[in-house]
Amino acid sequence: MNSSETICALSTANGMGAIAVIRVSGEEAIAITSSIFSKSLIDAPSHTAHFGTIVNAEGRIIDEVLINVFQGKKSFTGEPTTEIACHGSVFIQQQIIQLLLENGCRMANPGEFSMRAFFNGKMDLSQTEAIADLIASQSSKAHEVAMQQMRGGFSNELKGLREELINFASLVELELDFAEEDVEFADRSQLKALVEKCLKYTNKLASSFSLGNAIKNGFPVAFVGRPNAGKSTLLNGLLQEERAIVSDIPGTTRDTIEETINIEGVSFRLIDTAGIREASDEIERIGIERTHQKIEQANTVVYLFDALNTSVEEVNKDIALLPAAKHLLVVATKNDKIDDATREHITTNIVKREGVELHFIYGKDEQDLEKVKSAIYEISIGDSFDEHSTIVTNARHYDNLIKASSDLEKAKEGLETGITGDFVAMDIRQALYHLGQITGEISTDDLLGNIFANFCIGK
Ligand SMILES: Nc1nc2c(c(=O)[nH]1)N(C=O)[C@@H](CNc1ccc(C(=O)N[C@@H](CCC(=O)O)C(=O)O)cc1)CN2
Ligand SMILES: Nc1nc2c(ncn2[C@@H]2O[C@H](COP(=O)(O)OP(=O)(O)OP(=O)(O)O)[C@@H](O)[C@H]2O)c(=O)[nH]1
Ligand SMILES: [K+]
Ligand SMILES: [Mg+2]
Repeated sequence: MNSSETICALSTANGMGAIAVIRVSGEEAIAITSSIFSKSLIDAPSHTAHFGTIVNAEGRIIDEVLINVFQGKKSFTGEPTTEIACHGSVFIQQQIIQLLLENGCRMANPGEFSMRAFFNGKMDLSQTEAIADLIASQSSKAHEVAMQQMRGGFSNELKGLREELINFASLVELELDFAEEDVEFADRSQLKALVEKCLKYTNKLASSFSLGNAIKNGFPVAFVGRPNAGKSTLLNGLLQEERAIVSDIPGTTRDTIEETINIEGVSFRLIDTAGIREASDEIERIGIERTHQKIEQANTVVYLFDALNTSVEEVNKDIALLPAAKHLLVVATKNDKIDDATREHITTNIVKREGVELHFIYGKDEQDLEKVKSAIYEISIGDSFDEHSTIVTNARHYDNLIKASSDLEKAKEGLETGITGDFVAMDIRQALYHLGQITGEISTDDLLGNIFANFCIGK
């Protein structure tokens, strides 16, 4: 990357739209933009908008535009920037970009504007990554978590901890220079308390990742059960659309069907599966195998059974076979077909797992569907938002947190067993390295290349 070059790119979506924005950033941004504009912007105050025309080399007016000017370091990228808002024609966009290129710009790489913001100290790495999450966010919660991270979220806290750790590591290292004199600059009990505080923090952050990851990508919820249990009926009811084929023929659903719904601002990926039984043909066998895979991948399993035609023994047998680690919801369908005695019999004889709820539903009843929605939300998320004020959604951050935790654990052990300072210092330096990778105090070209390559052009 060469940050002395002035870059340009279309920052709005490709294709149609009433207005398009072309962004120009770099030392020459304002001069280059002025050279294709009907007015000079060189002395324009920062954060002002200017109306005029873009004219090509032959003097042809390409468009009437509005240009925003950002002077000095006062911009998103931390460089002189202009934003040309033109009409959304692809031809106009191409002409303007062409003119910018002819006058000294080059095309920006994906994420290069954000990369410059990072290098110019406008944001740290985790904040920059949050922008990509923000752009991709499709639910209220995903938006909230990305926004919190973009606005500093845990990077400020991490920075504070890093500074404290750096101070201590330096003191311990200083002792090494005075090895013969046997001095202790770093108070060991204070150091241990600090390491424990950091450890608690990194562990807490790391433990929020399963929630964070699901918020970002949607909670996978698998609907499973015997054929004709009413899985597809429930899926359709929740989606309010005839998405899956429903019939009284057992084995109707052969492949898995996946659709997203939003419950209380959180995305859930509902997965309807093939009913589990002894397969009668090869295709059904493959479908059932897929059901098992989906159960593995799911966060929450909704086990459905036909309350009229399934015995409690069969139900208990099925439930016992479901993986214990999953959140589980048990749903008895065809509640419209059973009497109080049957309901009573099922309720008392079902072997419930701890915390597992049983709901009776008629798959087409509005209220029952609302009940199932709330239950899915509760069982998948409950009050985990309250437990985690800061939520990690990024696998790269999670990875580094786990590594930092393990380094800190070693440092703690070392302090407890009175190991020599150089080892303790080494473990702390390792932890610092991993924490620094999250915020980008420590970064390599490879790492940055990977992160920014996933951005869209113009961002
Ligand atoms: N037109 C436009 N809209 C946009 C952006 C943009 O770059 N351009 N953004 C891009 O993502 C987001 C807003 N983010 C921005 C962040 C900083 C600055 C900026 O000018 N910062 C200066 C001045 C700050 C101030 O006055 O307080 C600075 O940091 O010095 C502008 C936009 C969303 N909307
Ligand atoms: N009365 C009543 N019928 C239901 C209810 N839920 C489902 N059905 C009926 O039960 C039959 C099977 O429903 P499906 O939704 O296809 O069942 P499934 O579990 O998806 O079945 P497979 O895909 O074959 O495994 C259909 O005829 C539905 O109309 C319910 O709550 N009450
Ligand atoms: K069916
Ligand atoms: Mg089905």
